[in-house]
Amino acid sequence: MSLLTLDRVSKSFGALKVADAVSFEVAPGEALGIIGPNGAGKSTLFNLITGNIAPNAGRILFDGADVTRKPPMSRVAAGIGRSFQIPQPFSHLSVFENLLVAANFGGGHHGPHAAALCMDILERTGLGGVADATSGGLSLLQRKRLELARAMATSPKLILLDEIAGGLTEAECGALIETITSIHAEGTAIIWIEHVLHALTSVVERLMVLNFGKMLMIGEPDAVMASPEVKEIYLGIDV
Ligand SMILES: Nc1ncnc2c1ncn2[C@@H]1O[C@H](COP(=O)(O)OP(=O)(O)OP(=O)(O)O)[C@@H](O)[C@H]1O
Repeated sequence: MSLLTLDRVSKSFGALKVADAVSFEVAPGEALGIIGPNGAGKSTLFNLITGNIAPNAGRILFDGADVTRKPPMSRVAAGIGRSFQIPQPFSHLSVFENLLVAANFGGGHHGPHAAALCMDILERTGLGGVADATSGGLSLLQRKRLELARAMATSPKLILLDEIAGGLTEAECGALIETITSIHAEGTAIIWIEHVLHALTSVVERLMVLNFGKMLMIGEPDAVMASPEVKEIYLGIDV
């Protein structure tokens, strides 16, 4: 059984088709990477999955239910968590408080249980030492970790990661990969949009290529990257 199914999902902004009959499935616990040139429609695909935008056609199924017309909050409650390309913490709150907000409102966790859950997630995401720090003062790596932690605080079955490795040094990127790998190993499914290809392929089992809103290819990462069509799209781009 698949955890997430997109069935011929299409979306246009005026004359611009940003999702063109996209169909794919993600199995429970699977990690899928998404690559594609700027403007290919990758973030739009996430917005369709989270319910932030509605498709013009097609269906989205999650965990056995049709969520195509469901609002974002009910999809979070169903188990779809998300990190954003640009970290968006409440900068005046502490790291712990930021997580508690996500656990309360996104995950429906309350009281001592929510606090214990948040402390556990902070440890697992490498933020245990800065729980009481104001999130506005965090380094870029810590802010990326907090994005990951906030997505996890909603107890997701599926986490959507949007360019979480961008802007990090090699060492920082390696540290973040370790954390993402451990979350994946615990059984959480992941869909990860990323331009840092080596980070992506060190975690995902399958890779999808989007171009002009169309799914060009999906499959085992090495096979996808070896395809002449994919090579042509990335010609001259250091991936
Ligand atoms: N709300 C919107 N209204 C109109 N056009 C939009 C809207 N959101 C996105 N677009 C356009 O849709 C196209 C796809 O955008 P999207 O952000 O999904 O691409 P992307 O693959 O994530 O790109 P990047 O790698 O640069 O983040 C772009 O041409 C963008 O300008």
